[in-house]
Amino acid sequence: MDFMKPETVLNLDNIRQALVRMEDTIVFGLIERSQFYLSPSVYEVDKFSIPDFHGSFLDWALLQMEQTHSQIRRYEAPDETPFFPTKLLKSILPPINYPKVLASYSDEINVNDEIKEFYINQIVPQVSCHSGDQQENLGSVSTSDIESLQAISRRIHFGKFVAEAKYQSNKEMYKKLILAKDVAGIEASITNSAVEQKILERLIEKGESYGTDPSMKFSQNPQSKVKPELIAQLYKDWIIPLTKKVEIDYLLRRLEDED
Ligand SMILES: O=C(O)C(=O)C[C@]1(C(=O)O)C=C[C@@H](O)C=C1
Repeated sequence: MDFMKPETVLNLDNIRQALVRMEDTIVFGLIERSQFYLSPSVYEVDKFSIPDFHGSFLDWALLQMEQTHSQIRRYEAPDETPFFPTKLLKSILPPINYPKVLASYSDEINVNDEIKEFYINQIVPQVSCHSGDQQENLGSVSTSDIESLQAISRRIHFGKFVAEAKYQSNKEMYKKLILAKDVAGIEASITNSAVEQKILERLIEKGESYGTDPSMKFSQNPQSKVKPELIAQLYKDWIIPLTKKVEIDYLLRRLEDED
């Protein structure tokens, strides 16, 4: 996919290939996070006293990262969605004029608060290797969390491209569903159970091979660091449903924009 070439961005096969590649980043990210303790101190509000800041250490670290990355144009890219959209800084580099692919309101479709919530409350407790804190690793935990959160956010918000591609391929049907505010109908139209099933099966395979020391590949006792079934379950319960939510939220507003 090339964001300067809209025809490549709205091709559903290309979009799905990009989603498959993102699985690798997410699976590796979770395996990386699994070696660290749960580290509740990272998520506890005002655990550390940080001047002029109210929130968790993770929020503070993520905000610093987003402010720096906004200055190098990260959030101008249509496939990047910030966790703190109101606190970004002006880019030092000159703006890039990306061709318009998504609807004008697409930046307002942002489920990052929900992503952070399920990541902290569902994913971390299930993947981390040990309860409690390990003081010397709190910084590493936060960088690992930021990498996973950004990868998961990018994957879920890619639903905007999926939705736009589907809308373009069947405008008449979507216009009717949108005008009727038929959320169930929109959900049924964007759902492809065979694709979802394939994703879950592939994640089990990826979890098995990426979590295994390659030198132990043929041993009887592969040392998988995150249970592959758990990664598939997280996709089934959270990542795919939130991707669909992004698609539905995007489509429900699609007639605000002229074609
Ligand atoms: O590939 C699609 O068509 C999508 O809409 C993406 C996705 C997913 O999250 O991976 C979501 C809904 C579909 O049921 C299948 C897959």
